[in-house]
Amino acid sequence: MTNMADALFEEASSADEGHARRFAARVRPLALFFNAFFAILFALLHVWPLVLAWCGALGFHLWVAWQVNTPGGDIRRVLQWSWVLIFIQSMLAVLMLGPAADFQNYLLATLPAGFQSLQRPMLQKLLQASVIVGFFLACDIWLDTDIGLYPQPAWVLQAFAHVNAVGTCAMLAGLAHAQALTVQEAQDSLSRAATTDVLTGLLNRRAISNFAASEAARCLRKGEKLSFVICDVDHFKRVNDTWGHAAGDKVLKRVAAVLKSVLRGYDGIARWGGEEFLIVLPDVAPATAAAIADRVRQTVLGTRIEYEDRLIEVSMTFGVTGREGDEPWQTSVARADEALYRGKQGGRNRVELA
Ligand SMILES: Nc1nc2c(ncn2[C@@H]2O[C@H](COP(=O)(O)OP(=O)(O)OP(=O)(O)O)[C@@H](O)[C@H]2O)c(=O)[nH]1
Repeated sequence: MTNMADALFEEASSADEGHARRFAARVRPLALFFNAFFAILFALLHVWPLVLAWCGALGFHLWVAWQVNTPGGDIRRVLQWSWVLIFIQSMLAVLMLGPAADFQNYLLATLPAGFQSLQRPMLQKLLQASVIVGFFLACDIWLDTDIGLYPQPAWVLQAFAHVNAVGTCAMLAGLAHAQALTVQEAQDSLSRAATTDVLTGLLNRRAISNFAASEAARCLRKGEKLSFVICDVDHFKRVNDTWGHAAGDKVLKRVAAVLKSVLRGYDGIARWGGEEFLIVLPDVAPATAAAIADRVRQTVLGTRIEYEDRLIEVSMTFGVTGREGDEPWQTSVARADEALYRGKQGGRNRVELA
């Protein structure tokens, strides 16, 4: 039980890590562009501490871009440092140019990111928000009096204020968009995980049940045939016992690959359980389904599966049936299962049509 919980946690955190990586990769162009843009502007104005800080930030973002493509490393921690950097940069710019240039706006733009993590304690979030809002309000109060260590003409400060208004909006919009894409990806991968068999990549039992139910309704409406094939690897226990469980897993993956290659894209193919597969063939008559099953049988029989320095050969037995009238699809599957059983009894490596 503990192992399972550990495995689930590991899977969840590696998924989080993947999302964090994609998120970091998405916002990187924006970060590189803004930092390079401001570094040039500050150099033109001879505000050298800011040139240094922005060049340092550029280096940091280039390093992050490299980290994103490097396996390992805690990208989530790197992302946290990105926010700290924006925080420091904003404060430094206010100190050098004064609050009239509106660099404090970027502090407010970090607020959504600060509150995003569900792991961070609320107290920490509120503390961070208080510092940001406090600093922002202080800037607003001293707007007219504080001119910064590198005083600039009014038109330069005005221009900065305009650029920063656009920059803050772009930053918020870019982050919201990157976040929306990341959430969408998370949803997609969750729904894939809920419908896919982890080992073979085929549909799982729940997904094929939904597919069978909707195809049963559709075929009935359209007056089309619907066939079911249940197939099972022969003497699979022997494969496990002789070569080990990992070899058995490899055999299942190769069988799944054969099923995918022989069948059509709109057929439903699932791992029904253990070494058993269920195939749902819309718009296919039982006799044709039996011929298709036999093609799969021959392909599996002709497949040599390499495992370490050995070649494993397996055969499969198939039970085939067509849906009769408007019977529930489960009844058809049960009939295909009985046909499979007869095929096993009859000597295996065959197709039995019910
Ligand atoms: N490697 C591996 N083995 C599995 C998996 N799921 C089920 N099995 C094994 O599949 C074997 C099924 O054995 P049996 O039901 O006796 O069937 P069989 O040996 O294939 O014999 P017949 O079906 O009668 O030809 C068992 O040993 C299970 O442990 C899996 O995901 N991976």
